[in-house]
Amino acid sequence: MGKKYTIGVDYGTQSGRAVLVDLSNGHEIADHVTPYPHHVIDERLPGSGIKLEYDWALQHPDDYLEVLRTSVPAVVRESGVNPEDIIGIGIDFTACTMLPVDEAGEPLCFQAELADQPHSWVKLWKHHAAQPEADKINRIAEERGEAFLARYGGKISSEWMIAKIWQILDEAPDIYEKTNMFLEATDWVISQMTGNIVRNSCTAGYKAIWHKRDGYPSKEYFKALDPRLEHLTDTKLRGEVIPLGSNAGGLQPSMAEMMGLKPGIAVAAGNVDAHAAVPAVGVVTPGKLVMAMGTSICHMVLGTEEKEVEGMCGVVEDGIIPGLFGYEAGQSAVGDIFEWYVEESLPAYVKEAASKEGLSVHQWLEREASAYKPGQSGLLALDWWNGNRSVLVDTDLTGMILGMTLLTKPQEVYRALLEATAFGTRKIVDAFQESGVDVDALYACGGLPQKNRLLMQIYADVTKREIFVADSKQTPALGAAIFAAVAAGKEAGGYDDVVTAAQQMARVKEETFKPIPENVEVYEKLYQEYNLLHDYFGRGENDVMKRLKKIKLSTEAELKPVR
Ligand SMILES: Nc1ncnc2c1ncn2[C@@H]1O[C@H](COP(=O)(O)OP(=O)(O)O)[C@@H](O)[C@H]1O
Ligand SMILES: O=C(CO)[C@@H](O)[C@@H](O)COP(=O)(O)O
Repeated sequence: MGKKYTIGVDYGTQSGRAVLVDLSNGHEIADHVTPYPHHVIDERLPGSGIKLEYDWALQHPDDYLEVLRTSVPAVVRESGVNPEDIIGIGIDFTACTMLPVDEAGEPLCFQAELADQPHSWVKLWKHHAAQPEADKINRIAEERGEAFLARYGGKISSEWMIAKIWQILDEAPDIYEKTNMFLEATDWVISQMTGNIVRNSCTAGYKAIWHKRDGYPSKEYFKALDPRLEHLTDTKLRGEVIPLGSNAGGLQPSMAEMMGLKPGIAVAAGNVDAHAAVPAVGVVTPGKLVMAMGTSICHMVLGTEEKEVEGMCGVVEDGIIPGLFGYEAGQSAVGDIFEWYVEESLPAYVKEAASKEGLSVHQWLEREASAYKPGQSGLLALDWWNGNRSVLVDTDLTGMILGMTLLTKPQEVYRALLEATAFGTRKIVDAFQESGVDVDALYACGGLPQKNRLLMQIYADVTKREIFVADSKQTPALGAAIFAAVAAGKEAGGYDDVVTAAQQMARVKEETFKPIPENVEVYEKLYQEYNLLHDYFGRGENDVMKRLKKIKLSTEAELKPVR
């Protein structure tokens, strides 16, 4: 059998990327990025121009198909590989990114008469407007002593499936009624490729409170939330849940023609971006925490037992690598905070200086900030620009910078923001370690490790652990290609299991980031201060952030009153 290939498609927050991968060694032969034509929809609906409320974030489902129409043919063309030798395709997605579909499996927002209704669109993972529903989900689960809560660090996030569905029911009962099924976007795209609607065990487990042995929470629990939700899991959340690496069905001829692929090739079950990255950096055993570092960070680590970890996003058996418990935690904004600073808060002279030197603003700030020692700026920040996902699980928390003076420089603020995100990661590492889930080393992938060396050194110093960096430009997409190779199977030229596939196809760079002892010492002191602020503002001692948000919402006349 000659060389065989698979395609992995990574659906990020702002764009989708396809890679064509050689199965013998994991080399990415070609890659192509398609920015989403409609971007993140957080102000007005496309077409109708309807204004969205605060904390909303939507996407356009056709943007996902555009990635298949554009990026897949592009990688086939660019690689020169014969489509006969491409034996499978896999995807990974942001999550929980979900949408309501009709009987034909079509998004409700595609129906002209529903297109002006915000709730008919795709809710992106960072849609945070379902916090009131999430609060009730948690309160009622606690009151009833629901065992599932412990598997989600004690709290279900407003980013996840049930809160988003309940928000639709609360605010647009007609859309809820018209919905045949609520799907993760990753499962919807797979259904478009195969003609079958199946749910993948990863998003079902992490985002929709599904358990391999117990299934979904009981009908009584859903009834206690809202009587109209009693039969949700048998109706609008129904459908077979299939394990990662399964073949979700053969590629339909019309889709094969659109993408320039062979009809009938294996289409792997959908997956989550961060989770797909784990085997793609070669992590298939416990003790190695993988950080998918981009606009946000997802932290994944494997274990042999189910442990309770405060504020983790979830622990799911087989949720990342079959045979192991996959743990996930996360920070909802990391690169997004740096982008906010660069776009919204930087003096013009920095932009001019950077452009004079032919550097990006980030590069200029990184160089200038590198000249400082840990602690030298006198600044300390809380990294909650997009709420706190772990360990506090509270999207109503906000960001903060402490220690500013008239002499504070932009590069000092930039460095303080990098450090704040590192402290957030340290908090997560500590939470795992203290609960008996070992974290011996860190593995980094995503856009940030390639872009900012200072950031990576700070993470090593703050977490006191060596960091290995993915040697792949598109790690989640490589992961999706690995799962596609498993879905295709050995007989077709792929692999029988994820561990073998990862051993052949994954790699990290030789150079690593190691903690520098003198930096570690100062950062340990700063981290203790961060911890004090974290608990003071985040654990209820001073709810000023929440009060400010309430005042803000109540003053915005065109918004509904706070629920
Ligand atoms: N040199 C840099 N240093 C730090 N952050 C950067 C730099 N360049 C870009 N970013 C941030 O990286 C983020 C994009 O990360 P990336 O991994 O490419 O995307 P995504 O999260 O969508 O997969 C943006 O939020 C941007 O602000
Ligand atoms: O929440 C998850 C995974 O559980 C991510 O999809 C979400 O944070 C988005 O990740 P990106 O920042 O787009 O890489």
